[in-house]
Amino acid sequence: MSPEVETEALTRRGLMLVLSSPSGAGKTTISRALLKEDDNLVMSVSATTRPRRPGEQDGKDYFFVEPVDFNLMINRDELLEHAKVFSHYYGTPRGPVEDALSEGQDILFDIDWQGTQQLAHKARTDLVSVFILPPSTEALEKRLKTRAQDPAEVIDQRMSKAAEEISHWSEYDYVVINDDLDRCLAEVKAILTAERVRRTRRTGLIQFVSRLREGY
Ligand SMILES: Nc1ncnc2c1ncn2[C@@H]1O[C@H](COP(=O)(O)OP(=O)(O)OP(=O)(O)O)[C@@H](O)[C@H]1O
Ligand SMILES: Nc1nc2c(ncn2[C@@H]2O[C@H](COP(=O)(O)O)[C@@H](O)[C@H]2O)c(=O)[nH]1
Repeated sequence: MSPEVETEALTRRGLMLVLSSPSGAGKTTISRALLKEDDNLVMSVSATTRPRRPGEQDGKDYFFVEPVDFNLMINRDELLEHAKVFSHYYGTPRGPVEDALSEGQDILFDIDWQGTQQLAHKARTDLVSVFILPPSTEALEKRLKTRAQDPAEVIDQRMSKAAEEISHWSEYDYVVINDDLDRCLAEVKAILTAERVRRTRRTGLIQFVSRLREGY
């Protein structure tokens, strides 16, 4: 950083980067790649009542909870949004999101259209929503099968819900097609870079600009 640029000019509120897609289009893959390369991005770890997949870690991939505990979280207003997806409940714990935003840290969500609508209702100015489309129905099914983490009936259920999830594409700020993963990643990174310098998030600019003007 140039010593002439006061650090106050760089302060800003964090943003909520939401990725949604039909199951298997690549949200988890894209999220992992983004988090690996970006120190100012943290993942929102959801609570869910769905069973743990092989290799998934409690507290890292999800907080795996019983339905009774999920209901308690709702009743205590501990979830920023929640929804029933593919017969299970999923929700975003509120505390880590509020802390990240106020500390100027960006937070990444892998949530469905219902959750995105709730976030848009509660915090539109903090939200940047991206819908990920698969290149084709065949590619989507192949990805779900190749991932090999769900039984055949679960894959069928997810494929049968894909059209419904896709029908919400036009509610999103950006739409990216995950055909070539590197190109898709580059597009999501470009969105994040541009949204970080959006004027309305840059709380430090007011003082910086007024000091700059005093100098003329
Ligand atoms: N561009 C791509 N080309 C080929 N395969 C891909 C691509 N992106 C992701 N995949 C593969 O597709 C499978 C599904 O990806 P992933 O688990 O990231 O999807 P998801 O959207 O997070 O699914 P879910 O909503 O079910 O959690 C994985 O095996 C992943 O490696
Ligand atoms: N509304 C919310 N949707 C969520 C949340 N966490 C995950 N999800 C979505 O659920 C499906 C299935 O996920 P999977 O891990 O079982 O494959 C997928 O579309 C996720 O985006 C959440 O907290 N809220």
